[in-house]
Amino acid sequence: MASVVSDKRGTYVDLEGHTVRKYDFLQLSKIPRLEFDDPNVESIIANEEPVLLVNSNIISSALKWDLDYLKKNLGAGSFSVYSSKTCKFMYYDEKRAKQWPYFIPPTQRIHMKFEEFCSRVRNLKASDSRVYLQQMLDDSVGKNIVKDFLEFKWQWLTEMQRKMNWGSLTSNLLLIGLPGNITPVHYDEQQNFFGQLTGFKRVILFHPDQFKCLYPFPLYHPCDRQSQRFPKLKELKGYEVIVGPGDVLYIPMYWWHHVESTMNSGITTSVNFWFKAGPTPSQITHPLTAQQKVAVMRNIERMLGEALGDPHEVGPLLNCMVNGRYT
Ligand SMILES: CC1(C)c2ccccc2-c2ccc(C[C@@H](CC(=O)O)C(=O)C(=O)O)cc21
Ligand SMILES: [Zn+2]
Repeated sequence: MASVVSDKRGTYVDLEGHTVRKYDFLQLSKIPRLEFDDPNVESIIANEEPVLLVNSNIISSALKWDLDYLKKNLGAGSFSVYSSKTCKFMYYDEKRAKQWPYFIPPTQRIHMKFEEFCSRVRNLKASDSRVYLQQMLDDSVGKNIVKDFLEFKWQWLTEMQRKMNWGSLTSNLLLIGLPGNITPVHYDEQQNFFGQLTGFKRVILFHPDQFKCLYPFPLYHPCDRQSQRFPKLKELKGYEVIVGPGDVLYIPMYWWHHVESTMNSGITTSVNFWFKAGPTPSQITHPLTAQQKVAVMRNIERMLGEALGDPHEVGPLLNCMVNGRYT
């Protein structure tokens, strides 16, 4: 039994030498760890299942992106930094937040220079708010960062994008977090190659068919795509993986993922590659996949909001339509 440590912030266990939060409700399986040029990789990704590409040197040119290097080379612009009073950094849509009464944003987005971010990180006291830098990599960064970026294995990435018939690469997010930071479980509507540069993160993933156990917020809610709570703990079947420097984790579109920076790993730096979905296949075969059912549910919620003219009427109408009739 792995050693269990408890302190005022929670209970932790050791996972492969890393200190992570203890979630005793999960049956967690492992994710395949393969070399990036392993012949099985392509079929796993084609099957939209997660796979960890180790020693992939897809992002090896950025393994030197520690705070000092980034401070020297990232550029003088200001960066989006999220601050949170807790260790959770829940994503929310700022535009929708304005229209959703009683919504209290779970994090504050601050713009700050990289120097300020570094000094906050270095002099962080237990009572301070936690920070999480999340910045889209664009042409505002310094020339050395551009050089490192261009040295990513773009030939492999674009070949995979083509083979999988994915849409365009929409963004690369640079993420710099503190030990213990958590991105709560959510899904994205994009294919994701998640690259780990410095430090270690523990990722828990759930198949899209676990939707019924994860209770995402309503589509029109600012926290659309995030789970409201973990109630059906027993039934949840998940996967777990530790990602470290040089690893690239394929997070398939619609797969739920919870990401935490391990407690003993120091500052974590990651860069992700988000690709749009490919075109809907002309021939839809039945039964639909779990991903397709999530897309159908989203379309119904979206259409109802438009038909009713008010997102707050969607819930009552759906309850009226289903409760007592489809139980
Ligand atoms: C929590 C945070 C900083 C945030 C705040 C406000 C708006 C957006 C986001 C956002 C988006 C992506 C990530 C990266 C990653 C999770 C992780 O590495 O923590 C992940 O989920 C993915 O790559 O899909 C993290 C964040
Ligand atoms: Zn995500």
